[in-house]
Amino acid sequence: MRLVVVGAAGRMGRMLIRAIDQAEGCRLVAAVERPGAASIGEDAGLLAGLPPLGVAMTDDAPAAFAAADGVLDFTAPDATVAFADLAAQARILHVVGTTGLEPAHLARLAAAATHTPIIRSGNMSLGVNLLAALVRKVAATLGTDWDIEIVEMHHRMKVDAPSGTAVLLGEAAAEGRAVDLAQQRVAGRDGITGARAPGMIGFAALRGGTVVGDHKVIFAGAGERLELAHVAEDRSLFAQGAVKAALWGRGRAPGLYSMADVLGLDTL
Ligand SMILES: NC(=O)C1=CN([C@@H]2O[C@H](COP(=O)(O)OP(=O)(O)OC[C@H]3O[C@@H](n4cnc5c(N)ncnc54)[C@H](OP(=O)(O)O)[C@@H]3O)[C@@H](O)[C@H]2O)C=CC1
Ligand SMILES: O=C(O)C1=N[C@H](C(=O)O)C[C@H](O)C1
Repeated sequence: MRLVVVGAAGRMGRMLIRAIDQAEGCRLVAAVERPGAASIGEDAGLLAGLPPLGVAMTDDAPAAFAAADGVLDFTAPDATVAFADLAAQARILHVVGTTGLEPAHLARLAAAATHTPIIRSGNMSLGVNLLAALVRKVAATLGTDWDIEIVEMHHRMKVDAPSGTAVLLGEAAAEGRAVDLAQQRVAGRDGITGARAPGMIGFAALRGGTVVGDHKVIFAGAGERLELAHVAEDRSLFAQGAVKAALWGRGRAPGLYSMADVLGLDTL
């Protein structure tokens, strides 16, 4: 499978180049960065800490997409919707790991997915997607007298909050309770907030150092607490998940897919 990495000089971009290099059944055919980026023209393998791959970093995304079967995209929301339009025009698979997407971005992705398959997840790891399935079950089992709070911590360079994973876990909790997360979420408490309203799903985001990604879902009841947690120790696992998603998505019908689809967890 011929794969393009966009945002190839980023933290995840470099991991994706390495994951493609190690995986069977796929190869890197292009590595894209924004026009004017310092990395343009450099060898993508060298940039990722590998021997040269003979793939020069480019800013020509349309040409790259025209000669590929899929694109791996861990960039930024506005870039991702622009890449979604290009992937739809080229009819190639789009794997989206970008987080911080607003409803307008999600609507653009849904439109692009009528032309080509898109696999999107706020977290590409097996552990987090299994955790989401567990959270859905626990939330469905416990009543709203159990408060749900989601705590996450990431490295100091992360630009969005709450994390895409925290939102994914919140959505799983809301699904379990058969409620709409948008109506129930509360984030960033500060000052005289008043008492906690029943049924809300709370988010707290911590930032510091080099933390790859810690998530905890707390179910707090009267006199007891249930805590489910995931710790990501190395971001290579997200890249490996994205490559797995690409191989799974090859030849699929147009539509929006999740990592739960890829991992076969949607029946849990
Ligand atoms: N779903 C998952 O499993 C995971 C998701 N993520 C998410 O992936 C995203 C990227 O994270 P990370 O790699 O740490 O961030 P980085 O900032 O290190 O990398 C993003 C890269 O994308 C580039 N980029 C941005 N806009 C464009 C554009 N229009 N054209 C080409 N390249 C562009 C950036 O370039 P420049 O620096 O010039 O802006 C940068 O090189 C985030 O949203 C993060 O939350 C991260 C890990 C796992
Ligand atoms: O920006 C990151 O680093 C990460 N982003 C994703 C998120 O927002 O949840 C996934 C992972 O936690 C790392």
